[in-house]
Amino acid sequence: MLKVEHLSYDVSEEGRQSEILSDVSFSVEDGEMLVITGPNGGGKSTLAKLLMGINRQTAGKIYLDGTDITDMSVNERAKAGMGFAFQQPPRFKGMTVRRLLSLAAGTKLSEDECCSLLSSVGLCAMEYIDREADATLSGGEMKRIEIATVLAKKHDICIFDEPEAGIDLWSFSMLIKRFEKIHKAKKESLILISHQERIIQMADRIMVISDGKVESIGAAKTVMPQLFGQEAESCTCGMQKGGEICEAE
Ligand SMILES: Nc1ncnc2c1ncn2[C@@H]1O[C@H](COP(=O)(O)OP(=O)(O)OP(=O)(O)O)[C@@H](O)[C@H]1O
Repeated sequence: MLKVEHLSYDVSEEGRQSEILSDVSFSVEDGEMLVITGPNGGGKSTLAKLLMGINRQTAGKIYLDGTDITDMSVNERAKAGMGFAFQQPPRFKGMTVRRLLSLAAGTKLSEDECCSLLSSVGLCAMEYIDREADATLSGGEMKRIEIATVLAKKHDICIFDEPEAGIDLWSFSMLIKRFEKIHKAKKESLILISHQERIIQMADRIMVISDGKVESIGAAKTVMPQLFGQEAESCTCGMQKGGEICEAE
């Protein structure tokens, strides 16, 4: 179980202090899928980077299975069972996809194992396995390879920052199936940061982050209608949305 208590993150720009995240608290149960969504610039990726120890919080605590991991490095958190796929994956000049997958898995993977991982994210394994994971790969190709690196190892909790970004429809469907499979097995917790309705509707719970704060958190069936305005649009003329007066009533 991941527990986050009163997490805040400030940055200092030209002598001015600005608060990017403010007093964020939530937990993720074992085997749970939490989807984090909300407006652009709300603070979702910043939160993910704090969870993985890439950025350091100004205040607050993070616990993984009861252990305080707040001061642990990225490597220590990875060893403790956390996996992370960036919104914009880094490139690795001089490193083949095969080697990258083995490094991520923590053991030398066979060709079959590499192929199965690449296939699961919709990549033709033979075409990619010996390519370098560098700038010659397209954004969508690199994104899928990065997701495959997270899937290469069993984690207690995986965080995927906008896994849908730049991915074609066919690969996206495969990815959804893969997330559904992980979720069904209940052996790993998932935090998915996403704007995509198909991902949001898979969630057990949804957390909306806006303006650096938790705007709402709750069961998907409670938060989904708020997000997609189903209640407001229940009037046939649809004019109640946005607070306008409905003249049909
Ligand atoms: N180091 C930093 N210095 C200054 N501003 C920052 C810094 N890091 C993040 N921000 C700002 O904090 C806000 C939150 O950024 P973040 O990337 O977390 O948003 P997000 O919710 O992931 O957005 P999106 O949905 O567009 O991916 C943005 O306004 C961003 O410009």
